[in-house]
Amino acid sequence: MARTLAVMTSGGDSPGMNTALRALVRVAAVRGVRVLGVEFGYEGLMEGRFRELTRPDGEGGPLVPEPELDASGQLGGTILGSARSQRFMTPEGRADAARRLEDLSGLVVIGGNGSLTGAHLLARECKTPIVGIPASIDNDIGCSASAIGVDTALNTIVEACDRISDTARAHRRAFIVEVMGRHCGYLAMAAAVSAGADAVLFREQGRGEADILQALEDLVRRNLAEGRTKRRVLVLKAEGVELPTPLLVSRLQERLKDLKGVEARGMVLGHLVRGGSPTHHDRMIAGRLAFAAVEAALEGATDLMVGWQSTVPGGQTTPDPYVKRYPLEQVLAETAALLDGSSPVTQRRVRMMESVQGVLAL
Ligand SMILES: Nc1ncnc2c1ncn2[C@@H]1O[C@H](COP(=O)(O)OP(=O)(O)O)[C@@H](O)[C@H]1O
Ligand SMILES: O=P(O)(O)OC[C@H]1O[C@](O)(COP(=O)(O)O)[C@@H](O)[C@@H]1O
Repeated sequence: MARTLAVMTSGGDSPGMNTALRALVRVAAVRGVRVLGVEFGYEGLMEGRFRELTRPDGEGGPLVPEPELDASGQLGGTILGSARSQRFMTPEGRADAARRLEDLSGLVVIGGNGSLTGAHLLARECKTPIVGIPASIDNDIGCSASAIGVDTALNTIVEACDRISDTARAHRRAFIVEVMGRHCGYLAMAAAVSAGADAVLFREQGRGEADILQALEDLVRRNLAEGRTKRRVLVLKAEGVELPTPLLVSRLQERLKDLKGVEARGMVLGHLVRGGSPTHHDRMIAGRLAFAAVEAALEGATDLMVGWQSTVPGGQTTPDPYVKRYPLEQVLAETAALLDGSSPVTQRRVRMMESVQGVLAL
């Protein structure tokens, strides 16, 4: 009997999930492996919402991907749908999920750190091989230098900042642009560098409201005071900084009352940054990780994630020099360290941002 793999997308969607699906189904199909897509993440898995992603090409022909996968590989979002599921977090929910996997050769979970946490628990509670692929715009997943979607999100943010800068320069305005990343400031940090921002605010800095406001006031006064030639101030702010952007802007404006003609404005980019056609880089990562995930699952390897260009020690090499397999337990420990600041990766990011303070003027 032909082997069957299941695949799902879970948690916050990210551009490139569809590319990973397309690649995964192609790789499986050429190996004669049938693929079932699980609709709407763990919620769909518990309900047994499977759909065929492969079919025989004509009467008795070889297995090929369903036609919709081809064009959708270049689209953002996910054709399978995604979800956040409370019920899967209970042992009863996961037991339902495990029952749905009993006759399958493996499950590939494409998602962020929450989805990978769920995959780790499920892998321990069922016999079917479970393999994770990191996909999240936040770049908050351990053992992978980048997750699928990060590059596209950054390109969107930089383009948005460029556009905002056009109008900011026309009016000599200060703009505070908030980007997603509830626990991780990577998007704000990376975009600040490539958009030529004047400052960046992110949770990992651990700064209080008074400190932030004083620094922003100084920044605007220094740059936009009468007689100064600079025409815009751009500040990147990560969602994880507790002070809401509209409040930050109104408090800043209050402090700048005496500065004639100088205005501060805020812009929350929000979900805009999660959509859009994936970049080349995200498509390439998606393709190569999907390939490695199929290989791992078909070998019967389980409770692991395939990571991209990781510098984290350990992990198992694959024929692709940029891709390694890591046990999910290690991935989750690394992820926790990334978020609580104890990871050398986070410390390096924060150090780097501090070292460019002279350039980013805060
Ligand atoms: N600790 C956990 N135990 C079991 N399942 C979890 C756990 N954390 C997350 N999940 C599952 O993964 C889903 C997606 O996680 P979430 O954090 O929302 O998104 P992401 O995968 O993008 O980080 C959750 O809705 C839940 O079903
Ligand atoms: O779409 P939702 O449910 O509002 O979630 C928003 C969150 O999802 C993200 O876009 C992605 O986070 P996850 O990868 O953890 O799902 C965060 O940056 C953001 O805070």
